Amino acid sequence: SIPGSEMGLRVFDTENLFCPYPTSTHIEELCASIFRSHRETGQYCVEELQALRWKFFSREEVLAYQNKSVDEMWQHCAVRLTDAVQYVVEFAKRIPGFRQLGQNDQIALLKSGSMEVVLVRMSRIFNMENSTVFFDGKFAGTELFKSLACCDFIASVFDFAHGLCALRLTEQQVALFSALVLINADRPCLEDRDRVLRVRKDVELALSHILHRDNQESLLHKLYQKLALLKNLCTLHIEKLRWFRQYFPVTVHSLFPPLYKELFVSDTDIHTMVTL
Ligand SMILES: CNS(=O)(=O)c1ccc(CNC(=O)c2cnc(OC)c3c2cnn3-c2ccc(F)cc2)cc1
Repeated sequence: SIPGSEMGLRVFDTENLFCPYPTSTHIEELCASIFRSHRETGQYCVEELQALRWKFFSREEVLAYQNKSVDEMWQHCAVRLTDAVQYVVEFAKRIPGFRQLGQNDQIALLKSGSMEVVLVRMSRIFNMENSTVFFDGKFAGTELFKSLACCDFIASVFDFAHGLCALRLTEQQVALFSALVLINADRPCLEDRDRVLRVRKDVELALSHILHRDNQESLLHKLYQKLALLKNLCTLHIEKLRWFRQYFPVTVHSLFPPLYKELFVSDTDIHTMVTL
């Protein structure tokens, strides 16, 4: 029986008190944990990126990229994109509640959300003064990607990065927005939608908590508007990949990273991610 109940006084053992709603300490712990996961899984910290802002590609280096064949440049970018996605997979695994989801749901969320989080993170490596993005160790403009033959997609990627960069999000806001992008109960092929929704609700509370603390609640609807842009960008990425794969099936099959194929090439079965 509960101690103290014999005197008619019911003293709750607070350690075991089940609380049906997340307490503020639970949300604050969630904010801190997601921020830590983001910091631990960024390829570069903000200071390093600041120090690299003066590093540009020379005319000759840009020409070297532009002289690559379409399939060579696609393969090069697929490798770079997979590098960035790997860090996002690691970030996801460290979000409280993500590892408790079913394996298939974790994979479904990463298949549909990892590219979106890479695009959110691109706002950290974007230089608004000259519209360049950090790629392959230096800052590059859209012209560097010309040989991909996807100028509209690249232009949209840069526009999105520019728009998100303009919101001047703090690292903690980027971290929570990234978690919000990933933990989406509306994604296709989810087996236990309710469980994803419970984690999502906590992440939404955490983001609102942070924006309220930063006195920037006005950012919330702007961030939700970005979610629709992200979805369109990822649809465009898959369309371009389908177009490319029609002309270079062997390159995709034999030279693209396995993780890239599992995530973005629909009929590939999942192996790499399970081990990740
Ligand atoms: C994740 N941590 S981080 O610190 O934010 C961080 C993140 C990334 C990088 C290094 N940059 C990239 O990986 C990168 C930059 N820009 C790109 O495109 C503009 C990239 C990148 C990787 N793939 N793509 C790409 C995607 C689609 C496409 F059609 C062509 C290229 C450094 C640091």
